[in-house]
Amino acid sequence: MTASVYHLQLHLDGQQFISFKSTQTINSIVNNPMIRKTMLTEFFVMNRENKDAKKLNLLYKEFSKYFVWSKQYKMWTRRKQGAFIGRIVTCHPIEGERYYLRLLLMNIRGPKSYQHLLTVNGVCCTTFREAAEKRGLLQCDNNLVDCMLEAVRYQIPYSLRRLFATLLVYCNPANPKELWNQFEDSISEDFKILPNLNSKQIRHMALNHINDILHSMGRDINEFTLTPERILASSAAREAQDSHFERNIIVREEDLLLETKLNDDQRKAYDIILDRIFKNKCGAFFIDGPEGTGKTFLYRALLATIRSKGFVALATTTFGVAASILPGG
Ligand SMILES: Nc1ncnc2c1ncn2[C@@H]1O[C@H](COP(=O)(O)OP(=O)(O)OP(=O)(O)O)[C@@H](O)[C@H]1O
Repeated sequence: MTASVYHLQLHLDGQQFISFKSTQTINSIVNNPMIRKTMLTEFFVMNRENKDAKKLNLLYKEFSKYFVWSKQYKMWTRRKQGAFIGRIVTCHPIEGERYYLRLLLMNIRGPKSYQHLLTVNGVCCTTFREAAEKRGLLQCDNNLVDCMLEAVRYQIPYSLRRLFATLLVYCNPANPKELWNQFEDSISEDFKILPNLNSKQIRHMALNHINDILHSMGRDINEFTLTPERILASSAAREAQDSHFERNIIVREEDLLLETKLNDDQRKAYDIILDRIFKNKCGAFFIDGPEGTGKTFLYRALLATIRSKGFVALATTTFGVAASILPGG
């Protein structure tokens, strides 16, 4: 006999997904009390009001072993039969607060509300991260180990490498080397089946791929000293770092407003150039005019518009001083 899996909803307060019919009015949707009820909010309610739930004092993931969720009535009732395994839907560390909420739910028994999860020794923390920290859940890398262990169960090595890189960058592991040693095998699994590779080469391939990912986040694997040997950045990694730099140029508010101030000639050039870019057509343009007539002004407006739409715009000139007056030049 196999047990069914319950996917337990995970959401911050008031941020649950809701479904409604397109014919419904916004008022009828917002005023429907049922949309406020989810597996999680009702788990809290049960821990406050239900005698059995209070006595059992369960973790969220254990709850579906003893209680059944009714989708129709949006409520938990006592289970009479069947074996169910509860799994809180996964959440990437990059999601921040939702990730720390999950961490608290994985560790705190019988929580009665979001507020309850935020409260440590009688003091209400402002974030779930702070609460997790105060409860000692972030002191060592246990939560990161748990996160990787869970991912190993169903993610392919390629995704594990992405996750590992994300943990390095966003979760500040206390001991990255230890984390690497523990998961190197699973992380390198797909390279192991390639012919004629020894263990050193397999490790190198995995580390190289992680380095490519880290470079796309503006970091380098050598910062984390996972292994004694230095990993040289591949051309893909260097490219990723360049594009990370380009994508992270901050577009100033005032540059975004330049577009609204263009004169007729500037506007004409602006429209023609952007039309080519956004229609993905190639083109080369030569803009000329006496000094002080607004060429740089036009370039700045173009760079701001292109970058604000998530495109990469490289500002280069034949000599350095000219480049330095362009944002990101
Ligand atoms: N449409 C505009 N509205 C308001 N100010 C403008 C406009 N176009 C240009 N300017 C202003 O005119 C001045 C000269 O413009 P800009 O530096 O862009 O000229 P340029 O053609 O690049 O000059 P140069 O050839 O000497 O580098 C700048 O102070 C700029 O802010």
